[in-house]
Amino acid sequence: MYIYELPFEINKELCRLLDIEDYWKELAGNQMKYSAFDVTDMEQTARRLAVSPTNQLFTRWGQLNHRVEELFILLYRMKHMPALDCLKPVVNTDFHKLLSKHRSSSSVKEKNTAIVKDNSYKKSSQKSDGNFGSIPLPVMLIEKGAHLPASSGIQDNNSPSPNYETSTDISKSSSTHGDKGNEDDEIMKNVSAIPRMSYDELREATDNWADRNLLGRGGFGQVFKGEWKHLPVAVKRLRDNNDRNKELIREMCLNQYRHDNILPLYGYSLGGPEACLVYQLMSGGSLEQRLRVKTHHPPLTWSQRYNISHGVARGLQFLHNMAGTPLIHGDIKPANILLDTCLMPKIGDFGLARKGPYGEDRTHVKVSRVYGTKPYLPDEYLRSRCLSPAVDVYSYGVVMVEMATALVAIDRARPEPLLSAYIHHQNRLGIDMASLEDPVLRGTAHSYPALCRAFVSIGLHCTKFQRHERPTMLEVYKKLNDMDVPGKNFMM
Ligand SMILES: Nc1ncnc2c1ncn2[C@@H]1O[C@H](COP(=O)(O)OP(=O)(O)OP(=O)(O)O)[C@@H](O)[C@H]1O
Repeated sequence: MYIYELPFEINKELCRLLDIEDYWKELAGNQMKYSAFDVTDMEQTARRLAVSPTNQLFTRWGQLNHRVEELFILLYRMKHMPALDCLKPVVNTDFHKLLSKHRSSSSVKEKNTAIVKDNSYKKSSQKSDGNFGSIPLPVMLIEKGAHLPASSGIQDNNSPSPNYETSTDISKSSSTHGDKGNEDDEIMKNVSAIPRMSYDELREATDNWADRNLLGRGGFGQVFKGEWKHLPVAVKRLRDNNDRNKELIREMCLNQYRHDNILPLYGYSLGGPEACLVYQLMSGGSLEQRLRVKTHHPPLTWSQRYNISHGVARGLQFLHNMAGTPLIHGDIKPANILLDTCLMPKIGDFGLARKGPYGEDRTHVKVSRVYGTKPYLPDEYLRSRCLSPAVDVYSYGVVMVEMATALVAIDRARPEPLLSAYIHHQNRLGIDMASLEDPVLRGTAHSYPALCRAFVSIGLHCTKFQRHERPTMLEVYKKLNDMDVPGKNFMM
């Protein structure tokens, strides 16, 4: 469950508990790592709107798609028993172990320090009816040295040193911490079903990160070909092992959905010198490579282009229309469309995926930061931080034009550097879009002017300036389905 899905009564009670004595500030600053500036900003906004500052915090943090289990872990670190009790009904039962463990350890402290027990705290706070001054402190910050699941993606401030995770280290850590390591791993298993792999295994799988196995480089690190337990894999080795990467991996594990057109994440590795993500190996490379790089492969035919556009639309409409809230990929571009040996496309790189608007009356969410690749992003997202499935639709539109023309998404030598602006400009001039067909096909026996026009027409529709004028991915998918293209059933 996401933070923004918290039932009203639980949210209200949590706000009440954490507003007391400004515990929300400790949660925001020490645990969630918001800056003092952000905390003051939230406090002032809450005051201006006459709402709970905790609620402000949850709204902001919730926009980053955090889950109740994460909040539970942070409150566990704060030892805020009443808040943990309040959240208990909505977290997986495996997390309850943390609560009972903490309750037993804190009860010893409670005797020594004469701090009231959580139940009496609860009762007295209920009685106080808004008069927080008389409420005894909850049991907090009394037990140092509690460790979090190393793989929870949340930094454990109490950890004495980096926890290197290799096959041998795992056994070491379980002997040092007894059952705790296993228990923590169990907890992570319930957050995500994606298996954790050891760094040493992955080093071996890629033959010690051999250059000949290098598949490509991206903003986050390098991707290597490898064989893991006789399975061909692509290992993305992230540049370092910082908290941002841990967070990224956690997000990716949680955002992993199974679909023919979504690149499967086989596993992850945390705790080694670099964090790694392990994917299915896509031996057809990326659409980017197939459109631009001179490889031994022949140019993509129109029916292959059609099948790729169809598969990507299918994957995206799935993400946008899953039960509950849509998942917005946020970085659709040819480099993130991977092709298997039959050129079946799979959407990869969910590092920037975020949950979209929820509830019938919501059309978008306002995000605090914009991520992604600029030439593929619409104005409302870049300028107003307005995130909706229409962001992916726009990016998809740019990709459609790229597939038809092989023009790049941004080219400063063009009168309109952005491809989306350029193609709309050409359209206004009344240019026949078939004249922009990919030069490797244009004028050859493989040329298909009508399909080129159809691709650009979808591209124009998807990249409309006003997001409500763009089609949904489902509409695009249906439109593609209805097209009569030779060879279209090849991969459907
Ligand atoms: N599963 C895979 N199978 C085969 N090749 C892959 C796979 N994943 C990535 N690659 C190759 O590695 C390259 C780099 O991928 P990566 O996801 O790191 O970066 P990117 O998407 O190009 O850029 P960025 O992540 O900065 O947006 C890709 O362009 C592709 O050629």
